Amino acid sequence: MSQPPVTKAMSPANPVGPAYRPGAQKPTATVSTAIKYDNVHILPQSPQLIALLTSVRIGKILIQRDEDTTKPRLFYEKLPEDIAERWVLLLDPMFATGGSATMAVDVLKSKGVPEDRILFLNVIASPEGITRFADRFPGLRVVTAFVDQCLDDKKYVRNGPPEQPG
Ligand SMILES: O=P(O)(O)OC[C@H]1O[C@H](OP(=O)(O)OP(=O)(O)O)[C@H](O)[C@@H]1O
Ligand SMILES: O=c1cc[nH]c(=O)[nH]1
Repeated sequence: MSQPPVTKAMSPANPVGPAYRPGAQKPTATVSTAIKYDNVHILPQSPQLIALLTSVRIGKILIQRDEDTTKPRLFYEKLPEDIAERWVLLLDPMFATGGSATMAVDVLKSKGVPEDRILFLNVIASPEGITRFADRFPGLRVVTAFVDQCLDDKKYVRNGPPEQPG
């Protein structure tokens, strides 16, 4: 399979996408329930596309960041048996210290997934997390929507979603 069209986010000095400016931008999305068919592009239903979509497998890794130490703890993982032969999209909306994502990538690598076949898809990243990740996994690509200014005093991304109870 050829390389997917993604860009490397390798350094906080050269982030991909707009840097987050508090007060100036908020990461919002609007999803309309009223579909205007004129604007919908239906992909051709080629056998190749259907085969691609139905071949996707979902794996799970449960990692929780300890709120006091900020260190991640691995609780559970269940991954496709043939994961070493696949491209992996690693999904987590928040990328703060990078500890949780690093642990997840270590799990994937321990299953034989090469670094350059992992794409980490993320919503808000900290410069600290990106730097740490890029040093440790130079072959791995990160695709993010926002690069925050810096971590706060709890080592949280500053503009993350409000904390949920529970
Ligand atoms: O880059 P890090 O410093 O490791 O922090 C980022 C992690 O923290 C958040 O999860 P958290 O463990 O807080 O779980 P929860 O919010 O789903 O309870 C987030 O979803 C990441 O997994
Ligand atoms: O930035 C972070 C990291 C962990 N948990 C959060 O709620 N925010």
